[in-house]
Amino acid sequence: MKWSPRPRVGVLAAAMAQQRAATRLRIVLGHLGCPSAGAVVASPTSGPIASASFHPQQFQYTLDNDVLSLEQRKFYEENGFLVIKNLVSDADIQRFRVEFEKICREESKPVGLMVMRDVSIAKSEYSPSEKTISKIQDFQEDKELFRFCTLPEVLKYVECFTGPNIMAMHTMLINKPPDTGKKTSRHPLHQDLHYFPFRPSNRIVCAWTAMEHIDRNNGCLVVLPGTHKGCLKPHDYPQWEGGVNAMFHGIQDYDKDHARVHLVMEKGDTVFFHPLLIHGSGRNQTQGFRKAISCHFASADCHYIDVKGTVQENIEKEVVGIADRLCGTESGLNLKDIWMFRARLVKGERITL
Ligand SMILES: CCCC(=O)SCCNC(=O)CCNC(=O)[C@H](O)C(C)(C)COP(=O)(O)OP(=O)(O)OC[C@H]1O[C@@H](n2cnc3c(N)ncnc32)[C@H](O)[C@@H]1OP(=O)(O)O
Ligand SMILES: Nc1ncnc2c1ncn2[C@@H]1O[C@H](COP(=O)(O)OP(=O)(O)OP(=O)(O)O)[C@@H](O)[C@H]1O
Ligand SMILES: O=C(O)CCC(=O)C(=O)O
Ligand SMILES: [Fe+2]
Ligand SMILES: [Mg+2]
Repeated sequence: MKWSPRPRVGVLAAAMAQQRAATRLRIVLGHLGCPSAGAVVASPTSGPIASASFHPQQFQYTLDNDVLSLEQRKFYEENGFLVIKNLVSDADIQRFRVEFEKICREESKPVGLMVMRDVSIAKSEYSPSEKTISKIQDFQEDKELFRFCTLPEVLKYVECFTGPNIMAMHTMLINKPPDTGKKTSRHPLHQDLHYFPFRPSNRIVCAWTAMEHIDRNNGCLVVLPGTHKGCLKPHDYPQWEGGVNAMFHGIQDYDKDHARVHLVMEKGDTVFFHPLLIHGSGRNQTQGFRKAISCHFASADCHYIDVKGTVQENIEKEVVGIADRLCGTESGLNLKDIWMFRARLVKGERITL
């Protein structure tokens, strides 16, 4: 922000008061997951501020550093995602595969890991194998898999969104199974912020790396460019005839005419995306298990929020319900406690998260 030369004291004081009010508004709207408020230039009380004395920030979704080109930065600001080709090596991806297979064979049992089967086989007899596990999450205690979250080539980009103090908040390896015909392999359109009780959203980013060639046939990511500029929308289970996986909440009222981009990616390509970006993934129409590994990172100076009374209340209830079932009792935990347990520092200093 620039001040006009030698402002009169009264003007300066008024401008500072306006700035404080705008900051308060920004904080309030930030809690609602509404980052577009970051560009507030109009005073909430007394009309617009003269543009000569108050310049809106040009960028709000990315931070100043030398990693992103101006073009890449503008692309993320505008679209809410950025694909970096060939970022993670084949050798690293092979190690993640090997460890995933060990977990599937139950030769490795990392503490805290959640194992998910597709809902179409959830109630059937099975022996754990690469063909029955559709997703693992919370692998923060698995040394091999957690290496993904510490790779310098990944963190270099993450820092453009989070700044230097970086927490790994949420980890997943998705093994999208061949669709059984019930279309349950789809992931409905959603915003990841729905699951997160921390803010501000602009300091959160997902890194999602393709572990093989991924296109529309095996269920690539689908994104609605620019939707990161909107607010957090209410999420619930879609009404799908064939059933929906536990916790696969979707947005009910997204704009059906909004442009969709199918992200075709090669092994090692990584997409960084904003937690308000509406995205999902389609059916896997091949016989292979489509693999991707991901981590949601946040700035260590993000803060937790209480989601009671907000659109996120339903997910808190469900997640706490699962925690209670796992503990075999009423755990007394809330969404914030659950996230604090799994959060891990990967760079810099642990602050508020
Ligand atoms: C950026 C964030 C984005 C996200 O977080 S997206 C959502 C990600 N979250 C997840 O993937 C985690 C969801 N999965 C889980 O929590 C667990 O896998 C889940 C569903 C609780 C099951 O865990 P377990 O307790 O190990 O499994 P279980 O075999 O004992 O089953 C318990 C009851 O759950 C049912 N179940 C299992 N997998 C399911 C599924 N995929 N969809 C719907 N229901 C499912 C299962 O049938 C059983 O039901 P019942 O109690 O017998 O009636
Ligand atoms: N009825 C629906 N309600 C909510 N989300 C849906 C619905 N149908 C599809 N989706 C989701 O919309 C996204 C895009 O679907 P789209 O049909 O464009 O692609 P796809 O399913 O990957 O490709 P294809 O149609 O070629 O199989 C996916 O995330 C999918 O899960
Ligand atoms: O299908 C995928 O890999 C994307 C899953 C996803 O968006 C999520 O779990 O939040
Ligand atoms: Fe997601
Ligand atoms: Mg489709």
